[in-house]
Amino acid sequence: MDFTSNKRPDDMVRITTPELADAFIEEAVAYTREQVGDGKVLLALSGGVDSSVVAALLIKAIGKQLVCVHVNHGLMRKGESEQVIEVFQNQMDANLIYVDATDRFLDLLAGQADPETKRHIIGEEFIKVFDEEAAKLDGIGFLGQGTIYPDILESEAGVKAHHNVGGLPEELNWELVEPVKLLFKDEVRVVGKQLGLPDGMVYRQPFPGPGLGVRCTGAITRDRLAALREADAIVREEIEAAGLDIWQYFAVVPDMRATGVRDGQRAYEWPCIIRCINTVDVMTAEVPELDWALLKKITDRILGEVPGICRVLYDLSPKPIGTVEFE
Ligand SMILES: Nc1ncnc2c1ncn2[C@@H]1O[C@H](COP(=O)(O)OP(=O)(O)OP(=O)(O)O)[C@@H](O)[C@H]1O
Repeated sequence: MDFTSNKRPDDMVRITTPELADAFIEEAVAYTREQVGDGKVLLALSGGVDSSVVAALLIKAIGKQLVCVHVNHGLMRKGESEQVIEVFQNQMDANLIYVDATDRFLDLLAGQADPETKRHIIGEEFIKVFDEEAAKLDGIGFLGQGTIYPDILESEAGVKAHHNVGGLPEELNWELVEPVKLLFKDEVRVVGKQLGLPDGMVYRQPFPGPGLGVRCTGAITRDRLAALREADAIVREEIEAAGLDIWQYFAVVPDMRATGVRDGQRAYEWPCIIRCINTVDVMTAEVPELDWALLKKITDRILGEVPGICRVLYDLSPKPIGTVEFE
């Protein structure tokens, strides 16, 4: 395989089996060792499939010459940053810099209700935090990236900018290390599994860059964000326990209140919206017909376990007109 090319050879065999994944891993490890020599690679590690697989591959290839930076912006799902630490620091013994930037992000976002402004603040602050961490390090010559083949196809088609973490590479002139850039997502998952990553990471459903920020609609408050994180964990847990194959399933806690009665007292709390969609091409999406007993179980758990939520709703809107995310 030619790791320097941005064009997937027409005759490249799709990686669908552990054997094919092993063969790819062996080639990628050999190429990366040659490319990096005794240099150091920096990688922004979100815990998503792409950057996690690149991290695991680079750990195998160059061990402690890789420095991973994980930024907890306070908008991660329940247990996600903890899993990054557990898998990469504890199990794989990686060089991991964990930055808890929760207060920085949530302070900046306080009172910001406009969705575009929120996205912008999160994106800009992420680059700032990553820049600051990079500036503290000596001798970095390479930037690892979880670019995959659809990113290359989309950037060539002008659909979106090339997959990267911001203005860093151009400024610093680092050479890119993109070992999975010719692979499709399903292949990246097979490789990740073969590298020993847990299923929860390898088969993780797509999660937006701004994290829970776009599901805690309007101006984010810490209490509503905490309620969203708990409710979202319950939705995921129950749908996974039911063994359903759904593309995306999550909770949204909008910036509004409704009345309820809790322990004989009037409660004025948030509703929680369950959002589930199935899609083939992400351009259109359908809402699966969830079993009533399952919806009731999720509802009972959220109402019983999550402080601040007094109603549970199921979003029936297909895309179009409704988008997958609320903001
Ligand atoms: N919280 C974070 N901490 C560290 N790096 C991050 C974080 N969020 C995003 N990144 C970096 O930015 C890249 C692009 O993020 P994006 O949210 O678009 O995810 P993606 O394209 O699905 O990739 P991944 O599967 O790795 O999350 C990630 O691959 C990762 O390198």
